[in-house]
Amino acid sequence: MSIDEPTSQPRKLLLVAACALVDADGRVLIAQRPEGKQLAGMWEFPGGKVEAGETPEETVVRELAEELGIETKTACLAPLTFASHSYEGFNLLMPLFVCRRFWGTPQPLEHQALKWVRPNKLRDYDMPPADAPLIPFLIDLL
Ligand SMILES: Nc1nc2c([nH]c(=O)n2[C@H]2C[C@H](O)[C@@H](COP(=O)(O)OP(=O)(O)OP(=O)(O)O)O2)c(=O)[nH]1
Repeated sequence: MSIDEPTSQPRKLLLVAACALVDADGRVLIAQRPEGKQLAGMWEFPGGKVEAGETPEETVVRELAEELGIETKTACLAPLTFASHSYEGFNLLMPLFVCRRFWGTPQPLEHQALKWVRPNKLRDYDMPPADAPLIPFLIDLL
């Protein structure tokens, strides 16, 4: 095998934009993925796939409205870090934004449950493997 030869089939790159909503106490919102979906029952940061023509910030604003029923603006999103993880069948690239300014009370419109969690407690929750490297950035920030 030459050094240039790929070791596996090329996989699709999936761009997902996610957001750590932060409350006045410095807690972060996590949401439990619905039954029947990939990674069901795991706790994730709200967000979703970036659709054609959208910026990642626009995706977050749209997903927060759809998933949680809250309103925010792209100017209220600050980039924090990103996840890059190989799942079976695709590579996930997921920018993580932080949002402290939003209108409304988050409701679990598409998730099983929501929880406000201190960043140093996030490791107590079963999160997708891509998310583990994000936690230290939230601990440092908050
Ligand atoms: N929103 C979000 N997705 C995450 C996180 N960590 C992580 O690995 N993912 C993965 C799970 C999914 O493969 C993908 C998010 O896609 P999605 O939520 O829009 O789509 P889905 O799997 O619910 O499926 P679909 O029905 O919308 O197609 O990113 C996270 O913290 N937040």
